[in-house]
Amino acid sequence: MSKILTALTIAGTDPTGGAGIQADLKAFQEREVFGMSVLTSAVAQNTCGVQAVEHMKLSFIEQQLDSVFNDITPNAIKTGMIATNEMMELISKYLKKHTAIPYVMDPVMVATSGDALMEEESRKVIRELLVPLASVVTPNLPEAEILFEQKIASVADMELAARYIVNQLGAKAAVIKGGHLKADALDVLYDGASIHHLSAERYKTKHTHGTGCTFAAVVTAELAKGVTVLEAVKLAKSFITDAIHYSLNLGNGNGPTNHWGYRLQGLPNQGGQTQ
Ligand SMILES: Nc1ncnc2c1ncn2[C@@H]1O[C@H](COP(=O)(O)OP(=O)(O)O)[C@@H](O)[C@H]1O
Ligand SMILES: Cc1ncc(COP(=O)(O)OP(=O)(O)O)c(N)n1
Repeated sequence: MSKILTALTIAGTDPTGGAGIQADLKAFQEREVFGMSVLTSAVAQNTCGVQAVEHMKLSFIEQQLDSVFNDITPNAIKTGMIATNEMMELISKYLKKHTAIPYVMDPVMVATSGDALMEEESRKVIRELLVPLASVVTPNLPEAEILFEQKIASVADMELAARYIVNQLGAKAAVIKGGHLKADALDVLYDGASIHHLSAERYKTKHTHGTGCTFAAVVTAELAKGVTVLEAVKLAKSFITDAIHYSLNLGNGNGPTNHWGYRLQGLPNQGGQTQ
């Protein structure tokens, strides 16, 4: 009998299901890895933006971590929304006890809607506490500029930022996501040995809510299977490209990506998706 693989996401919620823990669990499931979740913040949000945020008590986050690790050791871990310095300190202590487990750090700072998901003062702390523990860090362009502390205006700058996150900040790998570029959707990976460009057609759609979470969750699921970071990122790129191609025209704002999009590949859109 084959081994049951598991992945843990430590993140905030999206009650409309497009981003955060809900997106992560859907992505894990699609990649046939059993998903587990520890809640950091409950976020009242939808396709239009964030309405309110309630942080979990630190002691309760710790209890949830204990509940998971005392029973099922995950094959890979992902972090998403970690809003405060105190949460970062707690989670970093926990991760340090489990350094053999691949760890994907999605440095969620601001939602596409413009709403802040991390306290501004914590941007420095995440660099110091969580980035050095990561098997791979997955910033979008604005997040990469904050980690790199410089503007990123070209593909060459994306390469420099990826190298900086590895060589100066201590992550094992970094992929700078180019969803916010104007041209093709080009992501730049530095895996500690080489730079890799992963490019895909840019789909003209506003329904990209949850792309970053889904991409990083697929990387996590693949790392749980024991593949290399390069293989995991390539798979995630293909998965997210289909998820955006078949994105869902749901809600009144930016609809979610389609977690079963890769299963529709080669089929016509199923009604009202990509705009
Ligand atoms: N319109 C698009 N068409 C194709 N791929 C896209 C599009 N927007 C984002 N992507 C891809 O989706 C992934 C997430 O990127 P990005 O949008 O930058 O992250 P975030 O959601 O964290 O801001 C990346 O692989 C990026 O290249
Ligand atoms: C709880 C929570 N975590 C992360 C995000 C950000 O999601 P992301 O996939 O980066 O993309 P957008 O939703 O911002 O387009 C979130 N919104 N909520």
